[in-house]
Amino acid sequence: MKIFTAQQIYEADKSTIVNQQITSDELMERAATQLFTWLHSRLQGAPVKIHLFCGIGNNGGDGMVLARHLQEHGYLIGVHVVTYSEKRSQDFLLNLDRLKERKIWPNFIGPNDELPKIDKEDIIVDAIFGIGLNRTPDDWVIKVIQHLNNSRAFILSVDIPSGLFVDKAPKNEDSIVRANHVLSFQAPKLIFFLPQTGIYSNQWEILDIGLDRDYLNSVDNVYELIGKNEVLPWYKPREKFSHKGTYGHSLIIGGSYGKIGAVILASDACLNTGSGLVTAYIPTCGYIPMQTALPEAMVITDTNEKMVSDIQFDITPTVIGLGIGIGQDNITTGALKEFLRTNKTPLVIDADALNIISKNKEFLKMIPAQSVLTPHPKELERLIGSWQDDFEKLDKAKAFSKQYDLILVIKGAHTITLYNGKGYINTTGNPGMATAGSGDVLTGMITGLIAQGYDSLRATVFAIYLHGRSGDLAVEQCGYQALTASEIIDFIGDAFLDLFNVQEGSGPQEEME
Ligand SMILES: NC(=O)C1=CN([C@@H]2O[C@H](COP(=O)(O)OP(=O)(O)OC[C@H]3O[C@@H](n4cnc5c(N)ncnc54)[C@H](OP(=O)(O)O)[C@@H]3O)[C@@H](O)[C@H]2O)[C@@H](O)CC1
Ligand SMILES: Nc1ncnc2c1ncn2[C@@H]1O[C@H](COP(=O)(O)OP(=O)(O)O)[C@@H](O)[C@H]1O
Ligand SMILES: [K+]
Repeated sequence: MKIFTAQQIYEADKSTIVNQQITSDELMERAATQLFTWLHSRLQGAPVKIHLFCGIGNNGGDGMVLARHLQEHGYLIGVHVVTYSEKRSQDFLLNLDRLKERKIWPNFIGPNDELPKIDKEDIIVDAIFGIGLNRTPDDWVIKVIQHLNNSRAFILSVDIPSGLFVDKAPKNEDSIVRANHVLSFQAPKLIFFLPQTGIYSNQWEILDIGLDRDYLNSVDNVYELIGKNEVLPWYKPREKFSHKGTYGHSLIIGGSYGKIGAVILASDACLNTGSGLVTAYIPTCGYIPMQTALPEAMVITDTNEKMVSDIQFDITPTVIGLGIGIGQDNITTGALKEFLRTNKTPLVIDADALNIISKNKEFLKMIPAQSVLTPHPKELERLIGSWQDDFEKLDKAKAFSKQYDLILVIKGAHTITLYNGKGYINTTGNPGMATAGSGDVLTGMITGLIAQGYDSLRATVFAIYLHGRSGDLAVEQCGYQALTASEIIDFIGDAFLDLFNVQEGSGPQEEME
């Protein structure tokens, strides 16, 4: 599902008005009627007090229309207009008049006015600012926003939580509404998925307001949301007359004394993702544990007992997963340099191999094009330097990926894969996956898909989806706290089967913690 910029949404608005021959006011009516239908179907006329806080732009206009429909259906409403500017939008004014025609008199709030009392049992509709916010609100408006946040009432935000910009980081976190639920028009917004701004939308949902399909399909978007609908067409079915050679040979290089488990996890995940053959390259101390824990994997041992010291093997792998549990000893750094100097096989690089590369940036030029790097946030910072905010992080990461022609994965609650100027945002996964070794599992899964002939970008985006889905299916059985990396591996098969289950997880329309 595409994610659009504010500019693209305004363009879609215009082309909808032209192509569907409707007025902007009719489009607002359509959007706000959807808000009403959503709320009405849940409240069923309940006698709860609904406070609508409206701005003076089109977001406020949506609030005005919603207020009218609620009143017509007998709801108990209070309409408050936050008059932060003299420049009221036409459709806001039109719908303000329509309210007045129905004898609903809004309460106009200015800089020195007392704020309405809100009980924690009430419902707040937040329609103060939408995607038109372009500067931090004035101090008195921030006080209004704080008043909403402090009320402990349920807050339903229209389009986005007021106070968030769509394409840059907020400057003052007190200026943002903390929404319990966001009803966003037509398409998800990037801010829902970034750690800094995503925290303001506890849950979000998309309302399809019928914006011009042709325009939306033609837009060249930077970010794409990845759900089942996006990955399913990539799935490669197994052929009847295939054999294990058809599905590639993965080599997993890593491990050090005390960290052999990481290689076991990655190799196991790689096998469970369908790699035809898996060989692990580890220091000698890992030989027995590896062969015992995972009889399906073959093992090549380094000459060094405790660490990888000289990477030599006589197999021809399809792809190499590199770095999990490998440590950062000088001997290992030397081995990595020597290996990278001659290696031509595509790589999936993780963990301490990334840290070694961060300390020796000249290694970057030796990595084959379109290899995959999977840093968690701290590893990313070592690789690309620090950032001011999430938007700068994305820009720096995109530039890095372009400079070295690498696929860069930013791991997190919504893992983002960057390549060729585009970003693919994952929708699966849960906080139970914040557990030791879950990243090792992901490395094994990406490696396993590349082995089977998926191109590196698809393999990465698909594996991240499946990894999260495995975690989601596992958590249903064991709960967040008891979820372990091994448990994620146990559910990889179910995640594949789930691709063909039309009942659940069919798309990223709704997100729930
Ligand atoms: N296609 C769609 O998806 C549809 C969208 N619709 C709705 O329209 C909403 C966007 O509406 P909008 O453009 O009027 O902007 P909105 O957010 O209401 O802000 C109002 C104005 O405030 C101003 N301003 C900005 N920052 C400020 C500040 N700090 N302090 C004071 N003033 C500030 C700024 O004007 P400026 O002063 O910069 O000229 C801005 O224009 C969208 O979120 C959705 O709810 C639907 O109705 C129909 C279909
Ligand atoms: N809150 C979360 N929600 C969803 N996924 C998460 C969350 N926290 C971590 N993960 C996922 O778990 C994995 C953690 O990777 P990493 O930090 O490298 O772990 P490790 O080094 O222990 O293997 C990543 O794939 C990440 O996206
Ligand atoms: K809003």
